Amino acid sequence: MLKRLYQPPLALLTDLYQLTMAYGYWKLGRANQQAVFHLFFRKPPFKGGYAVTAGLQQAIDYLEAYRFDDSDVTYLAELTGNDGQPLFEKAFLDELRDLKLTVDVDAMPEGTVSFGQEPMLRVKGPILQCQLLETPLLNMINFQTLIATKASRIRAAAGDEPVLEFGLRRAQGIDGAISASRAAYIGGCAATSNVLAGKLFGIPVKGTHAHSWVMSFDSELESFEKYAEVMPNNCVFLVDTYDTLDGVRQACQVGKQLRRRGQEMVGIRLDSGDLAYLSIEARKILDEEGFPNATIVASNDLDEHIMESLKNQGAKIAVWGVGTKLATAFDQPALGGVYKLAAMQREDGSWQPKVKLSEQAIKTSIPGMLQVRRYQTGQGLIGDMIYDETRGIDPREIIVDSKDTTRRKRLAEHTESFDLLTPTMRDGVRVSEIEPLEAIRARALEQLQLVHPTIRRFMNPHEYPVGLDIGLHEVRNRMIHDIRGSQLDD
Ligand SMILES: Nc1ncnc2c1ncn2[C@@H]1O[C@H](COP(=O)(O)OP(=O)(O)OP(=O)(O)O)[C@@H](O)[C@H]1O
Ligand SMILES: O=P(O)(O)OC[C@H]1O[C@H](OP(=O)(O)OP(=O)(O)O)[C@H](O)[C@@H]1O
Ligand SMILES: O=C(O)c1cccnc1
Repeated sequence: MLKRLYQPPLALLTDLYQLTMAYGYWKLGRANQQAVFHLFFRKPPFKGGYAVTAGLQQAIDYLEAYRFDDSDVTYLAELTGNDGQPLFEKAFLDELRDLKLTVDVDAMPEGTVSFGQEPMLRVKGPILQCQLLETPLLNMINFQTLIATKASRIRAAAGDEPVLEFGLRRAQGIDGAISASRAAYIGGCAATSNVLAGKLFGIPVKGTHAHSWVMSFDSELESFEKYAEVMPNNCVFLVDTYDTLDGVRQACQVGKQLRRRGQEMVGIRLDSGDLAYLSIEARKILDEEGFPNATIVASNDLDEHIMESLKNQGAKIAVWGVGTKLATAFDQPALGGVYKLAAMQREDGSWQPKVKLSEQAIKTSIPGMLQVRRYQTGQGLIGDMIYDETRGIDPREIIVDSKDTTRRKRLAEHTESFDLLTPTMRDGVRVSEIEPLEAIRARALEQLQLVHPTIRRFMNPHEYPVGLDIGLHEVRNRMIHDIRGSQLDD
């Protein structure tokens, strides 16, 4: 069922300019020239120090089903240019209709903790195909990575207490909500209120009740009693419809009735007011009334910063319901992931690295067929090296910061190291296992533990060492000098 969401013919889910370039490559007889593109972000989101990768599963589902059907081709045949003539020749459109992807994809498994500049995904194949895939791959991976990262921050603020994702009603449309629920679970949420996401992905679903339930009865007490009658095994009473602390007392009254019938009230939910004060006072009432195990759930425009502050204020919140600010990544609604050409194959089969210059150092691209080697000890991550697989790692095993080349780090003494980009598709066919969501979530949690707390902190985090293999750095420098030098010669 999940697959069906991403597997109708969705090849037109791309920007028109990908098709104009694809047409150009075809027209010039270059469509099948082999190319390498990398998908990466430059800076982690939320002014943070890391990201949690997500979205690969849907991206591969999409690629597996990639095709232009008759209606797509008919639509493209109707597009015209300035002169009213068709944009695309029929022979090109016929090729699109017959197109079967033959790309190789290497990617970081979902749930991998990733950092700026390093490829999360690499696509190798005919340039026409690689180009067409830029937009949909960015669409799927940017968003889920953003939400998984946000969720990991919110989970970090909650500490050991569970976070329930409540974002469906405020998320960006249907897929925005479904993808957000999935990514939020990868990032560490314990459950979602989104029942479809529960069914599609096997995410635990949880829910309380709304103010409308309370308001639909003549009194709050009656509403709790009736809820206890119909839902005796899931009683979290929303106590703030009229007077919060009165509401807590009424919940206790109904909790006692429930107990006499052999059931236990799960807890209460606070959804307004000063959540620190009210949770402390509510805790006192619950304890005094004989409900020390009753849980206090809190919701109301929470995010990691408010949660951190509430904890510092000694709030007695045991479960956090977080919706809008999680599912919409409220403070940074887009991850600026990009997809850049980095190498082209020559006629003799060798690879020619390609670089794009920029006035902004961070935007000068990294050429080559890139791989990421992670160095770590049992205690934690030490640094990531971006290297060119066709050249291998320079024996000096030094990384050079691409933004400030005077910053270098020797990684050789750290013996545990492994490549992060793993074979995912070969010749257009999935070669990696479809991972259970639980395994992906566990990877994220485990890897986050290996990231130094100074890199995970919300405020001005330490920068994790990511650099270019010194050999790659030297090649890149020469390429930049050659281009800049030839500009001077002109
Ligand atoms: N003790 C606290 N410290 C910091 N932030 C808090 C505290 N208590 C609540 N908040 C947060 O402050 C904001 C309160 O917003 P607001 O004043 O609109 O809530 P409210 O009084 O409950 O009103 P509404 O009924 O419109 O939600 C929410 O984001 C909430 O999570
Ligand atoms: O605050 P969020 O993090 O988005 O969590 C979800 C919110 O959705 C519900 O509110 P509702 O839709 O009834 O709106 P309201 O609380 O603003 O009245 C619930 O009571 C939460 O407050
Ligand atoms: O179950 C809840 O309490 C819930 C679900 C969605 C949004 N707000 C609250």
